[in-house]
Amino acid sequence: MNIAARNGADIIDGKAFASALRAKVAAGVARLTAEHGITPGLAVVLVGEDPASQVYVRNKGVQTREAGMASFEHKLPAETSEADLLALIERLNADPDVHGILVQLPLPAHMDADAVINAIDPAKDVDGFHISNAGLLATGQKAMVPCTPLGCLMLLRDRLGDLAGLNAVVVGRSNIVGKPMAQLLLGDSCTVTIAHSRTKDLAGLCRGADILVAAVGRPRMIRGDWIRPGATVIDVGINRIEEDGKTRLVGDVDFEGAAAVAGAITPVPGGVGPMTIACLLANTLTACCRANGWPEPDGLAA
Ligand SMILES: Nc1nc2c(c(=O)[nH]1)N[C@@H](CN(C=O)c1ccc(C(=O)N[C@@H](CCC(=O)O)C(=O)O)cc1)CN2
Ligand SMILES: [Mg+2]
Repeated sequence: MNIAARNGADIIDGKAFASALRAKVAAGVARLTAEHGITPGLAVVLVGEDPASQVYVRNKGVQTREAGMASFEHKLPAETSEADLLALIERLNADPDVHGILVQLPLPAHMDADAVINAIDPAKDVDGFHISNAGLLATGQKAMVPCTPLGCLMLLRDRLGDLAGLNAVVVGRSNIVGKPMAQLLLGDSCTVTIAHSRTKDLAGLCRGADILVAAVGRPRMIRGDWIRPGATVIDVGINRIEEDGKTRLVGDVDFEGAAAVAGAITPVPGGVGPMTIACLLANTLTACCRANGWPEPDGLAA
């Protein structure tokens, strides 16, 4: 890896990578349909009317259909009871046309998100959030892997090749990004540190990172002078801020400052974000292949 200081990082084009991944998924789906007469199906459940979630769910439906898969959308009112949601999940678990199930997060506050996620059949858990999949990933076994960290791993492997021995710092400890990201990097033989809001000398820790993954949900928290020259920076943050009278989307990394020091960096938007839905489609195809005992197309799973 190039660790010399340089002017201007390479920009990692997640949008283009995601588009190529979706094309690979579509080719795999076409082959399954031709060879076995099966169409993989993805059920997406949205509870309530969170505007961002509505956009993500709509995009999931569009991209699922574009890949040649069946999309089943279930939109429930915000006041739906947890019992009714669990009953829907039971039906989807039993439906042979549904190979993947996803409950869009966040859920309304009256619901126990862990109980809901753990009601999904782990083999259909294309978000990889079920405790069985978290445990399989943590023990190095074949799992359904959460989409955002899987997308980050794909971008890192594409950029850096073999990750073995690199120092990786993951800033953020959520169950859906930080923890699985750290497990995936460990699986690729990185030396991994998980940092968070209580970490002492966060800046100093980040300065030791060959790979820095920012997933804290705080706009531009990671400054340019926290970046090791030549490092690869993966920005998972999607923060809407008001600036100069406009709403802007910014990451957890100060892009301008970091791009002057890093070797490569993902932009926001157009970096990690598009990989999330592309990896969801990849996971749905993977789930369909595993459910039927068919070989999985290369390059879709971790
Ligand atoms: N059940 C789940 N809920 C949520 C997940 C998830 O993986 N599973 N992740 C996020 C939301 N999300 C998908 O659900 C998601 C977020 C962002 C993007 C994306 O393409 N972002 C674009 C910018 C889009 C914009 O303008 O807002 C980008 O970064 O370029 C896709 C999917 C939380 N919930
Ligand atoms: Mg809750």
